[in-house]
Amino acid sequence: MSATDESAGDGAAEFDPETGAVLRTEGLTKRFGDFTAVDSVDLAVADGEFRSVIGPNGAGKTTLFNCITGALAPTEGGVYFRGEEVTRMAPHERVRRGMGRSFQISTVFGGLSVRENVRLSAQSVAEGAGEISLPRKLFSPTDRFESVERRTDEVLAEIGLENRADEYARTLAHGDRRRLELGLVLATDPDLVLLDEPTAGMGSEETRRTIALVEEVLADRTMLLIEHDIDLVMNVSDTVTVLNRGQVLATDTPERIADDESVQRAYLGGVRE
Ligand SMILES: Nc1ncnc2c1ncn2[C@@H]1O[C@H](COP(=O)(O)OP(=O)(O)OP(=O)(O)O)[C@@H](O)[C@H]1O
Repeated sequence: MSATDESAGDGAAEFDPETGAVLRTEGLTKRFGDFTAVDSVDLAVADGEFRSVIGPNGAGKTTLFNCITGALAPTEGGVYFRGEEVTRMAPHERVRRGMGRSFQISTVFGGLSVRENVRLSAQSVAEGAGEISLPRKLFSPTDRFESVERRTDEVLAEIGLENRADEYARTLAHGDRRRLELGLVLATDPDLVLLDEPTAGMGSEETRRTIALVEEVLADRTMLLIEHDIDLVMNVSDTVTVLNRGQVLATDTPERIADDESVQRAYLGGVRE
């Protein structure tokens, strides 16, 4: 968790004053017509916690994720980030407040260098980005430039791509491209990292390496990881929440979740598609 909060006038509490959670959902519900995909979900993710949300196909994981990031508007209920309600806030506003979500591969610009990609992401949340209001003008372009450059260098070191910084992103090997994608999340200096099935479509060896990378690069962050494969999240999570048919079936340590009979039943019987 970064202690260097450079955003001026940010009076938001670090945590939810009621629960101490960084991220909280309350009665979060999403209906598509008559069908309830996410059904009264209450989550509370603590500072520094690595939380995984798992569940069988169609359990509502991606819909929940999209309601948290703002890609979808929930039908009912609320999303609270550091104590502030963000339920109706635009996705980019959530990112600026410190909710860093994973980017799709397509957001890596192959024709730009690795450094330029990271810099663009850092710039997107830098002081004054996207705003032309009077107080913001007090921040000189030079200050802003230097803080973006500093953040870019830090991130390149964190993801271990300093030596590739000047190469075109399109020339990166697949594993390094994954590093760069995580770097784009880190460049926004998030208080919370949201990842939706980062290993989707990968073979088993690549999946294992990607999870190891997430653990290496993001272990000290507050994380919410959506994942279908229960085995993958066992070693990296502090807490696992199981979704089934839109509802929270259980929230517990990975070991207890693995032993939970209702979870095993849900995985055997929960496939609807
Ligand atoms: N836009 C939509 N309109 C109608 N139904 C939808 C829509 N999006 C999702 N659903 C339905 O909501 C349910 C939950 O879908 P969701 O993608 O959130 O599940 P999931 O747990 O992420 O599944 P998977 O592991 O297969 O990705 C599914 O039955 C799906 O068909």
